[in-house]
Amino acid sequence: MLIIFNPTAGPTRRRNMTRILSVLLEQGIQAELATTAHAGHAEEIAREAAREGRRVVAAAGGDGTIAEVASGLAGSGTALGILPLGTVNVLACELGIPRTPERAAMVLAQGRMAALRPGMARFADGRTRLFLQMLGAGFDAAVVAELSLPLKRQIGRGAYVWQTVRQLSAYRFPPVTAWIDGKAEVAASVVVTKNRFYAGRYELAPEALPGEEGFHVVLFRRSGALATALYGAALPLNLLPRMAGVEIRRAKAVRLEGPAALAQMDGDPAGALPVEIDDAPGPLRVLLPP
Ligand SMILES: Nc1ncnc2c1ncn2[C@@H]1O[C@H](COP(=O)(O)OP(=O)(O)OP(=O)(O)O)[C@@H](O)[C@H]1O
Repeated sequence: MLIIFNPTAGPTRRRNMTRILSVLLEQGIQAELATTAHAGHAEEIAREAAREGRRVVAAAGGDGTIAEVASGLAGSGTALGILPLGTVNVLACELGIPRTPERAAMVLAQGRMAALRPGMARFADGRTRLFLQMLGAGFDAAVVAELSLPLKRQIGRGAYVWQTVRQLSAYRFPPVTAWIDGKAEVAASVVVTKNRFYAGRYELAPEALPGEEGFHVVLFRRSGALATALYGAALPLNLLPRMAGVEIRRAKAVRLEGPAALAQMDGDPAGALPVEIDDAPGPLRVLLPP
């Protein structure tokens, strides 16, 4: 087993990594550790490990690092292990992976194999990237794009709340057009998701199931600061899917367009629209709790 570790969040994350390695040793697993040196490195290391035929490559970090490792493993038989050491860890919430380091390590030691179906995004400049959770276009992408990393390191998920409040007055709400299996819908923001949850254990698409093909497309029809603030307030109350102006569609393929809109994937900035979204060609094996 190889573990790809993003060490940038500081000493607590390193301590958690040490705890994970000692649990694995107790379980008789001698894992090799590879530390990332820059953004994109996790994907490169994972791709090489898959080429070497590793059985399991685990990602230790936040959702962004996990998405990079998944991209590197795409199309191979190597399974993804998930060690959630990030700020929010939405994928771990979604898949029921414990967030205490020791218990997450036990999933690597004793978990069962399952298959996820990642989404694949194709951008106009030719870039192709996988996502395990969602691609957001519009307001949430603007929040992620402007998020201060030092502030996130200092106050954790509060940094997202702070940046959301700032964007409420700064964001201009350019319309986003979503072509959902060929039919156009216009909204202020759109989230194309595999996930039931969003930003934590908060419901966004209540009927989404891990491993399913296709997407749930969440359309936020209302634009402007007031409507967006209400959507934000409804999220932690698990009321967002039932809010006026929120509509959810099923889709096999989606194209998002919008002259001034950005995209985020699995919580990290992903670039500008337009983007074409499909299922990745094959499933991704993943270790889940027994
Ligand atoms: N050594 C590194 N130096 C700089 N950036 C890195 C490094 N390793 C990974 N990254 C980048 O940092 C991004 C964010 O990292 P990651 O998702 O692990 O955690 P986070 O920002 O701490 O947590 P969260 O995503 O939960 O808020 C990743 O998408 C990755 O591209």
